Amino acid sequence: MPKHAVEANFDGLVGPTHNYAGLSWGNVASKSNVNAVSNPKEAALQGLAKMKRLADRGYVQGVLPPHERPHIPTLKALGFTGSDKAVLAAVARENPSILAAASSASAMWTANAATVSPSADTSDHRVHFTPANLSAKFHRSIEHVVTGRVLKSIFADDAWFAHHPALPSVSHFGDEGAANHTRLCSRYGEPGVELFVYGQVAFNEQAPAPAKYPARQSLEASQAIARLHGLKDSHVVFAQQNPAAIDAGVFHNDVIAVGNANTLFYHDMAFLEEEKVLADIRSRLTGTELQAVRVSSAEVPIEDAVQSYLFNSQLLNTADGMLLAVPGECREVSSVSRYLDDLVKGDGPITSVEVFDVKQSMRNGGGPACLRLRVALSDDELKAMHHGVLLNDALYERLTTWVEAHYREELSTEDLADPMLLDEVRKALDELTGILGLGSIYDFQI
Ligand SMILES: N=C(N)NCCC[C@H](NC(=O)CCC(=O)O)C(=O)O
Repeated sequence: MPKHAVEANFDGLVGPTHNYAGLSWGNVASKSNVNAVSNPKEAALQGLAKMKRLADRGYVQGVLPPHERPHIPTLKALGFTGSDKAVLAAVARENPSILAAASSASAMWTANAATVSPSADTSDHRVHFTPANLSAKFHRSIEHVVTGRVLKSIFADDAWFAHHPALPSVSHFGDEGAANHTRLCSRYGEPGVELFVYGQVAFNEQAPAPAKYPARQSLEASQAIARLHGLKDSHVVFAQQNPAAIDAGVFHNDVIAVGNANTLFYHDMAFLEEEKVLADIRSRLTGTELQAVRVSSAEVPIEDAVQSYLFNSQLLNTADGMLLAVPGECREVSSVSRYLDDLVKGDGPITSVEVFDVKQSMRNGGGPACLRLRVALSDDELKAMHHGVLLNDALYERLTTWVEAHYREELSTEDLADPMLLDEVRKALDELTGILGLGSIYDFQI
């Protein structure tokens, strides 16, 4: 008997060091906003407002905490010595780029936190988690340790939940987590089809690959995760991302496609072999028909898709069709805005569109879908997880008050060397683990 299940969304709470350091070659927004002054307080409040709106509509909404940044243990591992203050002064003097990398609030994009396979798909009928090694970018490669701790602390009961360490941190097994993974199914509690999208075949130098920008996810990484999670071949599809899309700035598949339940919303340039991908999904999907909502390059050129982040939207079930939760930028790009108006007039599965303002995150290439990690949970699993991270009115109030108290309204890359910032961050995060009831998860607490 399939179990009743819901999709819970865990959004990353934006950290106090949110800034624009231009760290992500291949991510157009990150590069074009390099050295802009950020507003961490506004960023965190925008994220919380998105979570609150969705929680108010009845979706199960969770929060994942920011990581400790600047991360002094990373700097010490690179040979900077002495007190925390001395370490900051030395790295700021010798190599400010390393300081920026060790200070990024990039853990906010929790679509990259992990790959999650719901219990309906796995061989041992537990929910499986593998934190992403994010090995393509140094600033992100340091996330998986704390991400793993956080996930273990929230999903602690091993009768229901299984945790794997991140894959070997090298480009052959480059893994970007759920940003390159979509699950299609009839209902969340039924076995589904897990679609893994990769950018390169690491062990085959002759295979198609992007020419300009890096492919962050390898086929070998996706296959390893499918094995670790105990997914049957009959429930897995591996698809190569179109290298031309990566070269146009689509650094993750969730910048060009999003799936939910039986619906795949995607751009015609998303996949290298579009017809095969659809046929592979159709032949594995049970209990429903795939609804493929294809956006053509004639309707929305790929540059407009990248600029607006149309596909980095959340696709959510409603009582009456599906809701597409889009970033505000979609209304600023005329082809996309027109497309959205026509979309809801049609008779397809997407029946409503709502705009969310996450501009602070968007300037670093993170839209609504980047900010959330989806975890499909049966009623028993939902009961078994730690509830302190689930957003309700009281937690929303506490977190907004906490942000108001601890976050700066302006942060430039020069400010990252300020030792006061490190003290502010630690004080704030120490309080946060108390608010969320997570125990000691940060290195400075252990
Ligand atoms: N598509 C998804 N799921 N996530 C978006 C991640 C954006 C992130 N940007 C950054 O890391 C920029 C940081 C900076 O430049 O300061 C990245 O490129 O990995």
